[in-house]
Amino acid sequence: MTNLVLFGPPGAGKGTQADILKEKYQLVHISTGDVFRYNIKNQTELGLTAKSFIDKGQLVPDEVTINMLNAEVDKNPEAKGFIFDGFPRTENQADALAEFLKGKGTEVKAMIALEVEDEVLVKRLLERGKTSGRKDDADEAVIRNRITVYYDETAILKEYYKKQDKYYGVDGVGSVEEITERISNVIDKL
Ligand SMILES: Nc1ncnc2c1ncn2[C@@H]1O[C@H](COP(=O)(O)OP(=O)(O)O)[C@@H](O)[C@H]1O
Repeated sequence: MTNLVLFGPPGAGKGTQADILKEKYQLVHISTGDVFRYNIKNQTELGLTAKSFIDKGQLVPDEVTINMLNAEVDKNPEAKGFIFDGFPRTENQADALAEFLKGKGTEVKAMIALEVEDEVLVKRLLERGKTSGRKDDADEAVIRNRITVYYDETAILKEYYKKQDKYYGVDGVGSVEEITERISNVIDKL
């Protein structure tokens, strides 16, 4: 199985690239942010819990997120592999993912990290907020909080996967096509 973690700060372009890559490599794309938003829209219990954190730019608690991710993977027993987008975001989540995949006789093959500087991220997210309807994109303070949370809790995962020789950094500034090509160069050599 080819299981990829698509990584990067909020606004790095993970969702855009994952949409292209899932077709190109026939992988199942799981975006934890999208699953949360779907649940918020449908007012499920999970959605109600998640909303209170997401609106403030905080992470949803690990236990909730991990259970949800596992359930999404289990919905796709025929998958040739997964693109995890927005997961893992904490070391706890990374450990849980490793454990869960191990139980299925597979593992994370690579973490591909999109690198984009903070001020570009803020601009992109504010721009996206004008049309996405995402409350967490509309407010600069919430955006900056998400970026802070990324550095405090999520960025350490680079080291986590580097130690396992699974880390690949990719320049996330350029046209969508250019970035797809950079990522594809990594995937094609795995
Ligand atoms: N793995 C996760 N763990 C905890 N919270 C998460 C996770 N994935 C998404 N969320 C919550 O959903 C929000 C939106 O996720 P996402 O669309 O991936 O954000 P972004 O565009 O900021 O990368 C996050 O700010 C966070 O509150």
